[in-house]
Amino acid sequence: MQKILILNAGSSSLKWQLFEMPSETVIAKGAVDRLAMTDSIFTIKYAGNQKYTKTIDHLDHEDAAQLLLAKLQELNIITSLSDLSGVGHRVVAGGEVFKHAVKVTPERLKQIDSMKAFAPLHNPMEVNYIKIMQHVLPQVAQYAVFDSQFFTDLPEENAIYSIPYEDTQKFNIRRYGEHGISHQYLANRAAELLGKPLADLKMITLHLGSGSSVAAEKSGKAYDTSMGFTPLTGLTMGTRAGDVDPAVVPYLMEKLHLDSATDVIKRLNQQSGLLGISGISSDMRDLKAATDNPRAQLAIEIFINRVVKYVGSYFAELGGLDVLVFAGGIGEHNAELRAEIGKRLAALGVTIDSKLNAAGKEGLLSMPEAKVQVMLVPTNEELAMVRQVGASLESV
Ligand SMILES: Nc1ncnc2c1ncn2[C@@H]1O[C@H](COP(=O)(O)OP(=O)(O)O)[C@@H](O)[C@H]1O
Ligand SMILES: CC(=O)OP(=O)(O)O
Ligand SMILES: [Mg+2]
Repeated sequence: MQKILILNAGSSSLKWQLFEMPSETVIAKGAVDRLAMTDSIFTIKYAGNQKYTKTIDHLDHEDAAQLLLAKLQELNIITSLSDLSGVGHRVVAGGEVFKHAVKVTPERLKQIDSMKAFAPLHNPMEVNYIKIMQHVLPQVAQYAVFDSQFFTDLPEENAIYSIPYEDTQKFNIRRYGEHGISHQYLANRAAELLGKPLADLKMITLHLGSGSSVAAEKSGKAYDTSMGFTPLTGLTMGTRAGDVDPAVVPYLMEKLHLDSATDVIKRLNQQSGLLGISGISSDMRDLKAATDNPRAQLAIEIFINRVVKYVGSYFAELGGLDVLVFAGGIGEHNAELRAEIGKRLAALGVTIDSKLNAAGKEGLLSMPEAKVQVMLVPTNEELAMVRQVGASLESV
């Protein structure tokens, strides 16, 4: 029996689970929500129904990791850090190099770090988590599980941008896609819940969180996705702009007197999206509560509209749709927003049952006879990751 700690560091949260393997028993799990924002919330659930919660203002990633390790011992979830057999980390960008989970070596850590251009908000933070864990747990193996892996074999017509083909080939520019750990889990879990082979289903999975993306699955594989060369593109996100005409970059550089394109990309990554439009918050809960703020309501409207556009275009690409899945912090918890998206997609045969939607449980949100099966599937990136870590224990 081995105890594996899985860390899923996202742009607004650190989610984690401690598993006993190979049984996949969850010993404890938790999250730090609203990282680096006002009222960060640190939660641990353990020993059945025990819960520890603490609200700390502007908790950052480093302190979150330290607090987690301290509390695991203080609450007697583990007796000592040497109880851990491995730590698995979500790494957003694996580029052309990493196509499956690996044990972290000094060389691989350098490669992950060197890929920060593919995920500037994520890879540096994930490298930091790996370093913190290596420092505190020098004897424990660290594993990297890649969010881009699921999209490695996207069909060429969806992976390649319409830029000079020589540039694509020479510089490895392509749609790498992200949130793959989640989309793959969602597709498999939805098929399992429906009792149908995934290969027979045309599916669209919506991962709507601080980062948001849409993926289309066909013949059991990833077919298209809204994130691209980096996780900046596609849907409107917490702080990310999503799709923007690249001509905005030099124009903003000039208008804002910025020194480099990187400064504009930073603005599009960190000060745009829901935060940039509303001017108040990147957190959908804050926008929902700001009912008398027209810019907050506009941000929600733009968010919804972008989702609808993507689902519509993937519907056309797939030549129909069997299953639409909602997941991610927003997709799982915001019933009103699911209902609104459902309404706007009525022309595609999407209908959401209001009672099932309000109940918000894993499973169908549509009536069984509906043309498109709409489902709610709480994502479980940590479970999908520990399975990959388990598989890589032998292969490295
Ligand atoms: N209980 C909830 N009700 C409504 N929205 C929620 C709830 N929990 C999380 N969210 C929303 O989900 C988003 C965070 O999603 P999450 O998937 O946890 O992000 P990430 O993994 O990218 O850090 C925030 O915009 C937040 O408003
Ligand atoms: C890839 C990505 O955007 O991840 P997150 O939503 O966790 O920030
Ligand atoms: Mg996430």
